[in-house]
Amino acid sequence: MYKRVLLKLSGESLSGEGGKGFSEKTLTYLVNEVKKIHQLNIKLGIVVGAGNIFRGKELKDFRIQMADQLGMLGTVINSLYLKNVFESNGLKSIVVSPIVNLPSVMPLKYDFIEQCFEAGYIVLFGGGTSNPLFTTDTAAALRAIEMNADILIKATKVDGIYDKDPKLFEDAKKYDNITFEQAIKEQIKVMDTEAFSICKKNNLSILIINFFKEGNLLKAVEGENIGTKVNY
Ligand SMILES: Nc1ncnc2c1ncn2[C@@H]1O[C@H](COP(=O)(O)OP(=O)(O)O)[C@@H](O)[C@H]1O
Ligand SMILES: O=c1ccn([C@@H]2O[C@H](COP(=O)(O)OP(=O)(O)O)[C@@H](O)[C@H]2O)c(=O)[nH]1
Repeated sequence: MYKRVLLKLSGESLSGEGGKGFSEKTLTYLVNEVKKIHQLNIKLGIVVGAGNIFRGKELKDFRIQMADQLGMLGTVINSLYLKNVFESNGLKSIVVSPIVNLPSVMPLKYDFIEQCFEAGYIVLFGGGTSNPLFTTDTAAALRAIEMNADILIKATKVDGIYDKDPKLFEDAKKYDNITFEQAIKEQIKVMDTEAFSICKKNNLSILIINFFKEGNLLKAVEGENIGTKVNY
């Protein structure tokens, strides 16, 4: 079983697949899935995307650096939203972010987040990497290494990594394992090359799972053979 886990959730895990905003049904599902792993007493960090609010590239009339700042703020909104939902359901959590100065958001300090983990808090890392031109996959890789995670779990809308996009090709074949080198060389779109590269350099395995299949998150944390594992 993994003991220190960084979970990357897409914005769509708050809105429902393909949706915008927040869906009560999806949030209830999310809370139940997170509860199952939180009760195993693992140290849990979460990086959430903002696809349910803004993705920089979707704002066509904006300069990218401006659009991306809206995207990053979206991740802080989602983190605060999740904190509230978690706490109404008895899950203690804290939002940390280097990009905003708000009373409910704490600065990112390693000793402080370690104390939060020890006290059983889920740490929500908001604000992406703090830089435009990146995505929350890359933020997840950075924060995973900063919190000494033993796995980065990307919970998304496909069952893992395939030899081609399974949403476009019915005959796509799933990999159970793939090396960082292959993922980078084949330019696998399910995660950014930057994220693969940071994890490769720091020897941190990535597990891609389908968030929308009940029980998957628990299976992943317990080390069951699901999804696709990326390592050396
Ligand atoms: N080789 C591949 N294997 C798996 N998924 C792929 C592949 N190529 C493209 N994709 C697409 O990547 C998507 C997941 O990436 P992305 O939309 O960035 O996730 P998220 O929003 O969860 O961060 C999937 O919906 C899938 O259609
Ligand atoms: O380090 C980062 C992380 C995110 N973003 C912006 O925030 C948006 C939301 O993140 P992402 O697309 O990764 O969300 P997801 O698809 O996971 O919901 C991105 O499109 C970018 O515009 C950014 O500029 N820098």
